[in-house]
Amino acid sequence: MVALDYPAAEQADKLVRALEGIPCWMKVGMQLFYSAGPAFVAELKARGYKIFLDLKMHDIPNTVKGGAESITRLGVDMFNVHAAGGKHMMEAALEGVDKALNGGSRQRPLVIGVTQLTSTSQAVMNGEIGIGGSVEQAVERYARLTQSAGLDGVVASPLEVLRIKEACGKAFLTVTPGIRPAGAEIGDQSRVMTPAEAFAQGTDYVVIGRPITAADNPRAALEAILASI
Ligand SMILES: O=c1ccn([C@@H]2O[C@H](COP(=O)(O)O)[C@@H](O)[C@H]2O)c(=O)[nH]1
Repeated sequence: MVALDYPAAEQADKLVRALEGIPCWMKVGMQLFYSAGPAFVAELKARGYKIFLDLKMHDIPNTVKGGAESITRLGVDMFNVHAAGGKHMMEAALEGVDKALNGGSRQRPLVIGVTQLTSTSQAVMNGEIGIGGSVEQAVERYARLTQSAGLDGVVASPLEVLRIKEACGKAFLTVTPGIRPAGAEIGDQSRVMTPAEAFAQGTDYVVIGRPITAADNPRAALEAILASI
C-alpha cells in the first residue's frame, strides 16, 4: 500500500501516474482526503486501484457510525477506526457499514482497528501516554478487543505481527506501516522493519510512504521494494 501523503490532488496524481502498472493499493490519509476529498477517491477507483482510506476515526459511537456509513458509500476497500475508542465504538462502525450497504450489491469494505501508532515508542507509551506494560502487550489487548467487536484486523507495527496472529489467528488481518528498507531514514517512526522482514513475520499488507514518495525516482524505489520481497 502506497501512502499518498500529499497536500493536494495534483502531487498525488503525479505519483500515481509515475507508478502506473505496478500492482499496489493506494492509501489516502488525512492530509490528502481533507484537501482532495471524495472526488480524488473516486478518481483512484476509476483507475482501478484498491483504496485504504486511513482516517483513523475516534469519536463517540453515534458519530463513528455516521462516518462509517459515509465512508462505505465512497466505495473504498478498507478503512480504520482507533481501537482505543472501545468495543461499542467499533461495533458502531460496523453498523454504519451495514446501513450504507443496506442489502445492496456494493462490496463491504474491510474495517480495521488501529492499535498503538508505529511512531509510539515504549518510553512514550509508558511515560507520556500513561499506558503500562510493554507495547506488545498493549497491541495484543487492542487486537483482541478489535476482534471481539467483529472487525477484520488491525494496524500495528510488523514487530507485533507474530503476537497478533498467535492471539487472534492467522485470518485476522495485520496492516503494517513502520516499514523502512535497509538504510532508509526512519524519521518519526519508532517501531520499524524492512519490507522483507515484515512479510517474513506474516503480515498481510505493508504500508509505505516516504521511502517511495520522497525518493528521487519513486517508481524505481517501489520496484526495488517489490524485488526485495
Ligand atoms: O500506526 C500507524 C498508522 C498509520 N500510519 C500511516 O502510514 C503511513 C506511513 O508513512 P511513512 O512515510 O512510510 O512513514 C503514513 O501515512 C501514516 O499516517 C503509520 O505510519 N502508523
